[in-house]
Amino acid sequence: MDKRYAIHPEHAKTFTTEQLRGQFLVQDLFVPNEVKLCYTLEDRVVIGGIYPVNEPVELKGYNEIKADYFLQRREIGIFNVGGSGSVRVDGEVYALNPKDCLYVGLGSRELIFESDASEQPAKFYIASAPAHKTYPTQKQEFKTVPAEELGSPETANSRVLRRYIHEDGIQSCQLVMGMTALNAGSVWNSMPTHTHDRRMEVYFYFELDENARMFHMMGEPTETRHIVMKNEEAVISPPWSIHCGAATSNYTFIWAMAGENYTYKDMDAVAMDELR
Ligand SMILES: O=C[C@H](O)[C@@H](O)CC(=O)C(=O)O
Ligand SMILES: [Zn+2]
Repeated sequence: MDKRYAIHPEHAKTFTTEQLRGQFLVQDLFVPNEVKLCYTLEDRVVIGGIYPVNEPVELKGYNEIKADYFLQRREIGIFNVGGSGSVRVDGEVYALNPKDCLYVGLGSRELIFESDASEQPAKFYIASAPAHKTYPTQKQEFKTVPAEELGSPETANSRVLRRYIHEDGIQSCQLVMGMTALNAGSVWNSMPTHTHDRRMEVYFYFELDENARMFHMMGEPTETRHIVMKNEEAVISPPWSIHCGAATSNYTFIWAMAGENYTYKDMDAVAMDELR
């Protein structure tokens, strides 16, 4: 399990490109038949990739979180970003088609990930946060999740936002998760930008052409920096940081938040004039 510290904004200002990448960028999430995890001390969120190509893969407890099983003190949101597959939770099998999401609450012991076919393996992107009570395990299919149209082609940010785990959807202790898809020709996400000092956030970019690059923006509004990212990489946004980006073609991303509150719309908009 990779580990990242929480970073002070005064420290982040001084980082070189390599230091920024080392602290905030998460690469190589999908290794065949393995679990790859990154534990950030920003709100103690764990993100990761689970890629069962030709055998089932189990998510277990880890010494880093001193847990006998992964969900001993946590909850988890699981998105399938590959071919069809399933997750077995304490003997119950949940089929996950592409872009379906499964939430599993505190206390479930067994989490086994499997692909339906090794020629088109499932890819599971996960985000997990500490939890204080058990909310029921719940699946949200892509085809029935409400879709919200945002932006416009004129401003190159025409996109469709879908909330899966949130106040009016799948219930959780503190995890809020969803997916935003950029329409063809649009490249900007989350612009005008925002911060939310109450919650950290992680963006996981996928469906980005292998030769395309994402220029992800971060930093305090008056001290912006960028990180150049490839397909299927994630980036940690501390609560004080903006998080938005433009890529050289369209893409989809999964956003995950955890922290003080649970209100999706609690965002502090950043005026264009403030940005430096
Ligand atoms: O706090 C909310 C998150 O940053 C995202 O939901 C924003 C987003 O998906 C978008 O504007 O495209
Ligand atoms: Zn945000």
